[in-house]
Amino acid sequence: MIDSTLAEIRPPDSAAMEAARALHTRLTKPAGSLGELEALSVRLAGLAGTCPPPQPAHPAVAIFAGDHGVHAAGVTPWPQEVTAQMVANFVTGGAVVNAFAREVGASVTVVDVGIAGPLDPAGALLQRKVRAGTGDIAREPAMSRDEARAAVEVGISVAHTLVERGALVLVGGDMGIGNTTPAAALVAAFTGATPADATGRGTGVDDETLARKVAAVRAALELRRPDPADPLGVLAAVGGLEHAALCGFMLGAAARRVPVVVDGVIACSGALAAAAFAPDAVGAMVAGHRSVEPGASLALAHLGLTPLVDLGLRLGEGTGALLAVPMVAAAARVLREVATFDSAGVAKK
Ligand SMILES: O=C(O)c1ccc[n+]([C@@H]2O[C@H](COP(=O)([O-])O)[C@@H](O)[C@H]2O)c1
Ligand SMILES: Cc1cc2nc[nH]c2cc1C
Repeated sequence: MIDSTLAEIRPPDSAAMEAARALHTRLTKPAGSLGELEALSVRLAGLAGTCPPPQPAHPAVAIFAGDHGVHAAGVTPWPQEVTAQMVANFVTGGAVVNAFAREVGASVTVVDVGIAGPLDPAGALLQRKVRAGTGDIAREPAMSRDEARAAVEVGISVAHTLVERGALVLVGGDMGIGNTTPAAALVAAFTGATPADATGRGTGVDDETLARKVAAVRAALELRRPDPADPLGVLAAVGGLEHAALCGFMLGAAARRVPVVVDGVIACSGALAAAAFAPDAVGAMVAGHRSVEPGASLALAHLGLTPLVDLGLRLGEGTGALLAVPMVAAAARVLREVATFDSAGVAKK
């Protein structure tokens, strides 16, 4: 299923992008006055292959949850059970992601792709567990290639399901205590950044914990020496189940030519893997925000994406990306609704 998805991913439509650029010069505003939103609207037209592009309505956030063997290396102060407990919170609507989703009118889908413990949440949870947490990347591979493939395919199929249900813009979120450590390892593997540069404070860890994180990332990379040209191998060696699922989610969105808003460092690390599978998948990605986590900025620079929101967020769950959804919709709406100088009778300079 990965191969058939990759085969569907195409470059942006240059004629639609040219039409969007030309339309921008005729709309009743000084040329360039909408800054990054103009570039975004052109990208949306290129992705859809039409100008104006479809209005990115019915946003849908999918939160992929998993646990991490590297938790045993002391990389986070939070107990591993918080992953399952927060998933229960997502399902009952009590987390920040639920509040933000209600604010922007997004549906919320929670996916267990790799939680370690048992789960007993009330309500809607997609049970897609590939394995009960990863191996400790500081000592062993995170997972097998087959498991990495299965997790990527979970993400692809969730993206396709949400699009079939009518979503015209997707948001990928994550939950996983310890998951900023494999995210840093993925960023280092794909961008060539050093472990020290790619690793940050996650939930807000102290200096000793940060030093253990950097050591774990360094050990993982030295042990496995992942090849960035083999994204499945990188995900299996030093990644995480939710990172792999987010990679698939972005590939699935790109295959359906639907924009996917990228959240913080975990989503960004999945985006790097998706781009390694299919460089044209970047055409479907919109950088929702700039997470505080340094790996996020390294990843966005590597992908050539400019984040829409920069509020010092470092929560994950898809929260920063959800805040950007109205901006994505606004960018598309400009091409659809704004009058031209001719039609509105506004004089040109
Ligand atoms: O999205 C981000 O950039 C981000 C930055 C820091 C922390 N997080 C979230 O915090 C958790 C991982 O933090 P940690 O310190 O346990 O590695 C995980 O559930 C993430 O969703 C997320
Ligand atoms: C409480 C809590 C909520 C989160 N949401 C995403 N990551 C998280 C990590 C913690 C610790």
